[in-house]
Amino acid sequence: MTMVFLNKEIRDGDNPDLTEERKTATFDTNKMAEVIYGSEKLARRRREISQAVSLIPELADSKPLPFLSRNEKILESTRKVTALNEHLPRLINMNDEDEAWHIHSEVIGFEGNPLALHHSLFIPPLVIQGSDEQHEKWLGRAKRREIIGCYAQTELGHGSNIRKLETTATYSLSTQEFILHTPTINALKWWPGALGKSSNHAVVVASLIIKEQNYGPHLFMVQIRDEQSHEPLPGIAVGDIGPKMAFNGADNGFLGFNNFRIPRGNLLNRHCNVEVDGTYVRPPHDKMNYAGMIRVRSRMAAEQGTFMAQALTIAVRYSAVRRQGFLENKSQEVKVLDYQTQQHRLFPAIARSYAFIFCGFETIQKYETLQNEMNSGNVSLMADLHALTSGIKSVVTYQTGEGIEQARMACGGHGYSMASYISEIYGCAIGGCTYEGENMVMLLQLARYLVKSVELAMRGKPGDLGPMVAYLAYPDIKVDLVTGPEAYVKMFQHISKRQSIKATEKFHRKMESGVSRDEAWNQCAVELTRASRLHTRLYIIETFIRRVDSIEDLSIKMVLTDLMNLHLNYELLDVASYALEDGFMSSTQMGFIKNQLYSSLEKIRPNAVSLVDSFQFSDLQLRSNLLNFLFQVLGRRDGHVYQNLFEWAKSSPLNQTEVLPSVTQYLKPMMEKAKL
Ligand SMILES: CCCCCCCCCCCCCCCCCCCC(=O)SCCNC(=O)CCNC(=O)[C@H](O)C(C)(C)COP(=O)(O)OP(=O)(O)OC[C@H]1O[C@@H](n2cnc3c(N)ncnc32)[C@H](O)[C@@H]1OP(=O)(O)O
Ligand SMILES: Cc1cc2nc3c(=O)[nH]c(=O)nc-3n(C[C@H](O)[C@H](O)[C@H](O)COP(=O)(O)OP(=O)(O)OC[C@H]3O[C@@H](n4cnc5c(N)ncnc54)[C@H](O)[C@@H]3O)c2cc1C
Repeated sequence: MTMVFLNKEIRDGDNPDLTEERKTATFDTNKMAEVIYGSEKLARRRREISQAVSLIPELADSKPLPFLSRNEKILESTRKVTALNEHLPRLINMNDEDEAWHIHSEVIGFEGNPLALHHSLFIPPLVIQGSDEQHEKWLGRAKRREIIGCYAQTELGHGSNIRKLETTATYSLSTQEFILHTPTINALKWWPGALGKSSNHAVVVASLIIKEQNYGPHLFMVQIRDEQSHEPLPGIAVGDIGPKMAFNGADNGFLGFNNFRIPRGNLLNRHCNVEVDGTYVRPPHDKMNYAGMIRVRSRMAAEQGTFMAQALTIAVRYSAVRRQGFLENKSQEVKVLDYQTQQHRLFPAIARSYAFIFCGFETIQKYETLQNEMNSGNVSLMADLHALTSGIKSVVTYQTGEGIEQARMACGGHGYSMASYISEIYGCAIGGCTYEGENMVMLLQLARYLVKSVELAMRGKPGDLGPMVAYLAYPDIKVDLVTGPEAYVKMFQHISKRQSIKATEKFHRKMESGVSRDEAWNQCAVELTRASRLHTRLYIIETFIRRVDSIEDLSIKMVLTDLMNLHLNYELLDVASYALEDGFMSSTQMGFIKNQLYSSLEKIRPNAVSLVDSFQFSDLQLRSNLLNFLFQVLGRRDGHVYQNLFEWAKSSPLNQTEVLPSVTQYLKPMMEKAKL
């Protein structure tokens, strides 16, 4: 039975420790979900979709994935995604990307599947870079899933430096075709998700060559497998790159071309073109072909925020039912969530999840504005958004990795078991530090922008600074943190500005001493990446404050203010040395920040479980359901972890027989031999 108690859903038969937590919350988790996901409708739709999915047994895992071989994992993820395909039109609005993302992550989880990149990396570049005629030819087929595609950019020898990609697309004047070629082993495409065994099409990034001139990376639509037999087409070598740290339900692949010909019309040519006579028509921005990457990066804050939120939901719920050790009362052990160290481990990460999701939605909107502007020929926003998303992508993926790892440790031994599901989430999330631009490389992209901005400010042209970096020209006026969030922002601005200026000055000094520009840059790179991180963390703080300011519901605003204060104090404490160094922050202020942090932990404690419940991840999504007693179990909403852990262990294939061949073949003979 389910009853609503103080606006909170309490279920009969739940672990009483979790029920107690839900009763102490000061807010309604449905209302919080509306704030997290942006509207009542979006939050409600997520619940409706989860509810509908839970009633379709074929969409649940038929076996626990950690017990499966790689082939079995791919078979299982493919079974689920194709079963889902049948149900999709009934379950979601097919034109709504958020609903599609939600239902796929619910059903498929983190292990990956052959269609995961079809929607996020194959269709978007086709939409962004393809002409209307090309949309007509391929987009409908792709959307209907008549063809399956991937995005093939990275090569064995080059990923970060895409100007040096070696795959060539040479224009043949005589046949009006492009000839795709892989000149060396290093030039093999390597890594693209779903390329290895599943896709029959790929958006391939290759260096465009016309009359021996290299025009740099361009995007081409390439059919790689026969649509009937699924065999690779002649001139194509394609396969799987083997097991990875995670995503083992997906077939990341390699791809090589042997003078493989495609029609001239397969160059995605909305913004650039090669005419019949070989004349190259330039795009309106040099980096137009990189626009798809800005799109993916702009989605990463919200994505990573929800990855971390899933790990935290598991860890916080478990911490509320795990009892170990004593505080004052020696007759009952305490919930580990009552330890200050446990709270310090988990609550700042909860705050970051909220911060990343809020920042993420703002960034996605910024990208949508950019996309609309680009469609009408205005590319002036590209540089700003490239810089911003480069920083956000790098900071959130790193901090998400930290947060998930804390969640794992917070679950003690059971966190290390795959029954927790945390290792799978971790493996997937930290891939984000590498994919879509290695973090250091992307931080250095933002640093270019910061250095230029500092140079403008130094040249007395603060009016030329965009709103994102206007603070680089602000005067240094000391602040009193007691006055609230704005003072924290000013303190952070001072820290970020000082680091950007320090790094720029060092860079200038190096060049003045005769070191070349590139070498000087490299000798300052650590300082430059520090500036980028600080700038990005400041931006995330500002978006958090903006979001909380915009909330009208008082009970929600109060708890989010507690969370925001925790975030402000935690972030500032982490970078305080920068402000202590030049005396901008006093040691008294430092003491104030610590005390505020500890008091925030206490304030959040009664709301901790409801703060993670508010993300409204279903047990299926956390792989914690036991529809057929086979799934990971630690983050269950009902909190019954122990008996389900036991069921999980019993379902291990190793336990299907009492005596394993490893014993009969090796251990027994060894022991027998020792007796002689
Ligand atoms: C519906 C179904 C849903 C299913 C859900 C299932 C849920 C499960 C959850 C699992 C989800 C996980 C998903 C995993 C997805 C994995 C996807 C991975 C995809 C990839 O990794 S694709 C490959 C990405 N590769 C990269 O990112 C490469 C990085 N390198 C670069 O981008 C460039 O090389 C770099 C670093 C930008 C340099 O480029 P270069 O051309 O050399 O430019 P310069 O450095 O010289 O700079 C010159 C100048 O250009 C400016 N610039 C650079 N880039 C841009 C840009 N994009 N826009 C605007 N301007 C740009 C730069 O700032 C410089 O400007 P200056 O003014 O300073 O000169
Ligand atoms: C899970 C996963 C999925 C992926 N999916 C796809 C996909 O679908 N399609 C696709 O095309 N690719 C994909 N990739 C590839 C991915 O985009 C690249 O691996 C990534 O861009 C990093 O490039 P790299 O491997 O060349 O790293 P490298 O550049 O070789 O990085 C190695 C080290 O060198 C450092 N480094 C490199 N250049 C610089 C520099 N200029 N300054 C300072 N340090 C530097 C890096 O910081 C890093 O520490 C995927 C990768 C992963 C892990």
